[in-house]
Amino acid sequence: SFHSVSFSETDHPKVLITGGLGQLGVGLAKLLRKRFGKNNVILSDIRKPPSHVFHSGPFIYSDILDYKNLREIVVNNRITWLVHYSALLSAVGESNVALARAVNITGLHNILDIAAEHGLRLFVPSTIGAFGPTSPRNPTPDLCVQRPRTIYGVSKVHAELMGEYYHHRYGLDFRCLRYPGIISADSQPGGGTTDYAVQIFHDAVKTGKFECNLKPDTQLPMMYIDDCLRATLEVMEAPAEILSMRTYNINAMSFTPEELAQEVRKQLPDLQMTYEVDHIRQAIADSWPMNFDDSNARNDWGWKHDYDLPELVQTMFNFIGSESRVAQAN
Ligand SMILES: NC(=O)c1ccc[n+]([C@@H]2O[C@H](COP(=O)([O-])OP(=O)(O)OC[C@H]3O[C@@H](n4cnc5c(N)ncnc54)[C@H](O)[C@@H]3O)[C@@H](O)[C@H]2O)c1
Ligand SMILES: C[C@@H](O)[C@H](N)C(=O)O
Repeated sequence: SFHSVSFSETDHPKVLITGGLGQLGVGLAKLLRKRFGKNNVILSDIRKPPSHVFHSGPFIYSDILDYKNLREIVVNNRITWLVHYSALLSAVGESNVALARAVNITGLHNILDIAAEHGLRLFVPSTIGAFGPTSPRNPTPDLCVQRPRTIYGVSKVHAELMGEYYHHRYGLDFRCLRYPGIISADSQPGGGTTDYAVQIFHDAVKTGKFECNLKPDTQLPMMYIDDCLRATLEVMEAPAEILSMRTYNINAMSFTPEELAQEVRKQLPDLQMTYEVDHIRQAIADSWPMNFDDSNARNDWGWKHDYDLPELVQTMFNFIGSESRVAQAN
């Protein structure tokens, strides 16, 4: 029913997306622009946008470590919703802990203060990585032990707790979803443990081979990007009174590299899969949920995923296949 709400010109939110040039931001901007109008959604990042992104709607430079710059953007553009996507993901975070701590923790403090100061609705994604080896892994509920062993996970637990604290203490309209590993065809992941589940499609189409950096039986929760972005819009539009919590697990499917390869072979029977385990990524994956319990999201605000494994694989092949046909024709 959220989809049927229509906004008049004046009550459209004015949205700022930080870290918008990563795997998820461009797709989210597209979805939100369709809903709220092109000029009501501003993408920002510290990187230079590719020309198709630059020409598809407003883009500005924003470093979340620069508080004054953030405040100027929020004030000058009369921002009402902030989607905070900037982060260093799990694997890159482990290779640069100081930067991950600055971006994921100090940056988040700037975002919380700006959002509280200007009465913004704030979305911050968390992750399956906010759980650790002492959490129940199969399934992992919303409320349980959270002792992650990565700087990424620690920073995301911190974000969940700080957002909820600002909500209770200052009335900040903080909303948070714990995303599974997200799979997308037209954007590249930014250095996470679940990246293999995107790379397999590109390598399979290009070379017929894939070398996986996780063990064949490593089971992790995953989701197709369209489901993830729709969930984000839905929780942002949900009336506050139906949210019994401010941080929810969301899920779609769980699979292992071996199970993904089997599904891929239905499209490409000759796929050759080999394993060269990356011990850092494997240790991270072994400490994460295998299945995610998202019953609170389903009960409270009607979360429902559209893509299971077969639809995901079919959709990825349709997209990547059509891209490679266009590339060959050129
Ligand atoms: N992709 C996933 O599978 C996944 C799963 C769970 C949660 N999430 C969360 O969703 C969010 C978006 O993820 P993503 O996959 O698009 O990440 P990504 O790594 O692809 O992109 C992150 C972006 O943040 C930007 N950034 C880095 N430092 C910055 C700074 N100082 N100021 C402003 N921007 C800066 C980077 O340039 C990059 O474009 C992240 O918070 C991530 O933790 C993602
Ligand atoms: C799971 C998620 O947070 C991200 N894709 C990572 O692997 O780090």
